[in-house]
Amino acid sequence: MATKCSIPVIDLQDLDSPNQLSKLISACEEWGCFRLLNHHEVLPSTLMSEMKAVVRSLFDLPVEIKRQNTDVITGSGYMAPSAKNPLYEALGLYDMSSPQDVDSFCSQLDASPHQRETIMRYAGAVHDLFMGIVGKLAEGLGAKSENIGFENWPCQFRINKYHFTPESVGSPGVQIHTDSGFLTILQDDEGVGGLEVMNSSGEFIAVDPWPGTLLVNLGDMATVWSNGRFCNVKHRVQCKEAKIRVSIASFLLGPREAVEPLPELVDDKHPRVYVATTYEEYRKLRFSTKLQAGEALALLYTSSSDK
Ligand SMILES: O=C(O)CCC(=O)C(=O)O
Ligand SMILES: [Fe+2]
Repeated sequence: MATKCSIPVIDLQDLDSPNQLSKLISACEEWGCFRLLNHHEVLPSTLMSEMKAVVRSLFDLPVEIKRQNTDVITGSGYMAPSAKNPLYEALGLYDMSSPQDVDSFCSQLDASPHQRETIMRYAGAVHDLFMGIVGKLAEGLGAKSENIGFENWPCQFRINKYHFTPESVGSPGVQIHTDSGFLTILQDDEGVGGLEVMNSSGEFIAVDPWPGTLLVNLGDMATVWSNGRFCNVKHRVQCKEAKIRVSIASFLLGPREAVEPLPELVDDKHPRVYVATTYEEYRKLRFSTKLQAGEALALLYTSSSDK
């Protein structure tokens, strides 16, 4: 049973104030997630609703069409409901910051001009939002963001549909995991809950729907980059009610080259915790070890790290 208590709330428009910026950093350290409000200058709520309507219509396509959405990297394309995960279905693409990738995703699904245009606009807006948030994370940690090159990091995109039924109430829609990348922007369902995040005491906290806002999660790469300061939030989706649930997840994965702890965060008091890795190597490590809830990070400890 998830405990009732709220996750931190961050106001994007107020992030120029030192108070809100330190609230952002605390949210990342203590929770590894937060609700984001007032992002409408970058990602308006009209675009969010239009995109949700497009996403619902993509899931209504015949299965032969959905199967054309093939993987670019493992798990990036269509995932039909399976024996292991009978309630869950997903479509996606590897890099929404690449217009060619977005274009081929749309072509695979025979998208109409309206669908294509909405997906393109959404991809652009989410990318801009990522850049705004990571810039603030770097600033809040005292890092020089201009040297980091976030704008070239690939952004995976996945839309999720949960076929919840009366029989499935109480069973998992998605098992406990952390996101392997750096940052996730989740447009959750407007009315159907089920997402739960783990707090620092190891309790699951229900993330109730809050239409017109977004949920931001930090993943394993953010923990490496922050030298262990940022929490990679563990989360899962549980079936709470017999209704279809639809969410849109965008993942800023990490640099194409090596990711390693920010030099600004390593000193005598804070020895370096992780060796350098690339996101691709780390993703393979998670797959091969089947460690999906952040445990694979322990395989990146430096020899001197006793964490
Ligand atoms: O559907 C959700 O609310 C969460 C999905 C999720 O955790 C993921 O796609 O990694
Ligand atoms: Fe996730």
